Amino acid sequence: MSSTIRVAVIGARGRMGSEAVRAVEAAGDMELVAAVDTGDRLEALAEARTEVAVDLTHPDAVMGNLEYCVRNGIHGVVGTTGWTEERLGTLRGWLEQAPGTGVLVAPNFGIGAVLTMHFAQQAARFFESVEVVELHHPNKADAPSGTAVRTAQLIAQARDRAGCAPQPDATTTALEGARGADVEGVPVHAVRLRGLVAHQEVLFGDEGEILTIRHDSMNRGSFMPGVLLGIRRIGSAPGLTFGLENFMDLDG
Ligand SMILES: NC(=O)C1=CN([C@@H]2O[C@H](COP(=O)(O)OP(=O)(O)OC[C@H]3O[C@@H](n4cnc5c(N)ncnc54)[C@H](O)[C@@H]3O)[C@@H](O)[C@H]2O)C=CC1
Ligand SMILES: O=C(O)C1=N[C@H](C(=O)O)C[C@H](O)C1
Repeated sequence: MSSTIRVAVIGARGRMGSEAVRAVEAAGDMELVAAVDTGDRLEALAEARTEVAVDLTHPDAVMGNLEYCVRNGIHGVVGTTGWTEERLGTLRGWLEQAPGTGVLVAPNFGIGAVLTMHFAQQAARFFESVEVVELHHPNKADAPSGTAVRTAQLIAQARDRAGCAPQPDATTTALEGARGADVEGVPVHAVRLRGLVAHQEVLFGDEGEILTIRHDSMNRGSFMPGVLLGIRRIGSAPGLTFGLENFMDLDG
């Protein structure tokens, strides 16, 4: 890499993309060399000799953008949601053909959100019941949030490792959806409300006690330290990195 990192933002006119443009422009060790959105040519990235592309677009768009980046040896820092095992497998396949190129897929760039997932994993085996509630602005592209799905998966894996029994739930649901979505046995509920940005509660319960882990992103500036960390680190992390925690020393 050169002394300043040459960065492009894809989805540059969106809520997150416009914030990322400002953050990159303000970072002394980065240079914004391309800012593209719907209707712009992706070729602008290679023409501008982009080293790292930040994708903050839409689940329908992200795979095409990443295929272009990886095939052109451009590292990716991805906040866009919509990740499935199948998509991750496809991305790994592209990366195998591009040795030295790295992509970070971060379900959440918020440091507090990453810590929420970490703490939730630690708590998971100590409580009989657990539910995840995510709360977002009503313009959000998808539900449940990528963060909530990841949180529930990590909790389920931790409980599985500890040999926990499935959580009891004797409820009969009169209306479909009343108990939320089932992510590997963990109920996940999505609230969409004007005035909200991005919030999540993980509720653990057992006889006589409740533990609630709550994180609030009050504005999109909250995600930018994580975006910049990803840009700084991805050039020395070839292959697929899933989760910003891989670039943080959580036990330090
Ligand atoms: N990982 C994280 O920490 C965060 C992730 N997100 C995710 O980032 C994504 C974007 O969120 P917002 O900024 O709120 O959405 P938004 O709708 O405000 O912005 C998306 C932008 O991408 C553009 N776009 C769509 N398709 C494109 C394409 N093919 N090429 C170039 N640009 C394209 C749109 O025109 C729009 O300007 C969502 O998937 C959201 O869930 C949002 C906040 C934090
Ligand atoms: O669309 C959003 O706003 C957010 N999307 C991400 C997600 O789905 O987890 C991250 C954060 O929750 C904000």
